[in-house]
Amino acid sequence: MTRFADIAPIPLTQVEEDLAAAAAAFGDSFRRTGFAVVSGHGVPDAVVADALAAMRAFFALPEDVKRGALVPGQGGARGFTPFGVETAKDATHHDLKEFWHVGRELPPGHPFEAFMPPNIWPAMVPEFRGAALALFDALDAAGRRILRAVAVHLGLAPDAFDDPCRDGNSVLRLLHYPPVSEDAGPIRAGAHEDINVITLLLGADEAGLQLLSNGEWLDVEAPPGTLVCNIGDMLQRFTGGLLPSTTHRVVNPAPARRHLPRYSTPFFLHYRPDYLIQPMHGDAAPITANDYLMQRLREIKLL
Ligand SMILES: O=C(O)CCC(=O)C(=O)O
Ligand SMILES: [Fe+2]
Repeated sequence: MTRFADIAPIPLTQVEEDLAAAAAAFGDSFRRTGFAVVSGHGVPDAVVADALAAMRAFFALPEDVKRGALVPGQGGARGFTPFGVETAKDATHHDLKEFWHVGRELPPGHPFEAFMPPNIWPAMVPEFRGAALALFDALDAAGRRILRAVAVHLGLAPDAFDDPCRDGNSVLRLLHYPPVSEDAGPIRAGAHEDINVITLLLGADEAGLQLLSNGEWLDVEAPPGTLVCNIGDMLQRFTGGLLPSTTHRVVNPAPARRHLPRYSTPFFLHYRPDYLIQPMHGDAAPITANDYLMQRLREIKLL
């Protein structure tokens, strides 16, 4: 019998209406659980629906067609990563998922081109590009608003994360968990922490997300239309653990729902690659965001 994590939704409009109240609400939620549930986030329903429709169209393509969008040697940073590759750190079994990664579109000649490869797009689904980029931009904007509340909670200026995250190496993960068989184990995506600054989770039409709290797995309940935000390792490191990067996983559904796929669209908000993460608390060594990312991607077998 699983229990729900006790996380009350916070309206993101509070960031503009009463930043001190938003800072207190997000600060309390993140400190207790590493997670927040966010309503009024400004990501239009139609943007989410269009992205989900494009994902359904792409993932329904034959495997060999999908593998045509595989870019070797860049850790799955862009395009398609097939079923059976990503394996949570220290896990013995791979996750039951395939996904497509969308990065930030940079103007030609941008200095971050060395760190952030260009996007690729599936020729078979022409609407994919527009739908994915619209969702990327909407989640990027929502994430930057959440970080204003986080900054104030930490005693920093409201815009403290603006420059570190400007042209950040963020990634939108369009994720498909195919239906599972009756004899599948309990785990859809193994226990892990996210590498980045914060993650925004939207579009999960099937339940299954759980967080680890004092040794107990709790279901994360997100009312329809809300998004789930969690702290990643880069912000945990920056805050010396004040804001925890909470372990989470996705579990398989009860037998009656195993014939259903699960889609979700986590947005991993990153610092710009050359940002030096110099912790405000704690004694972790300074490290650039890009060096930290490379180290962590090797651990999850994406590099
Ligand atoms: O599918 C989900 O809801 C969570 C996915 C996740 O935690 C991740 O991809 O890092
Ligand atoms: Fe995650």
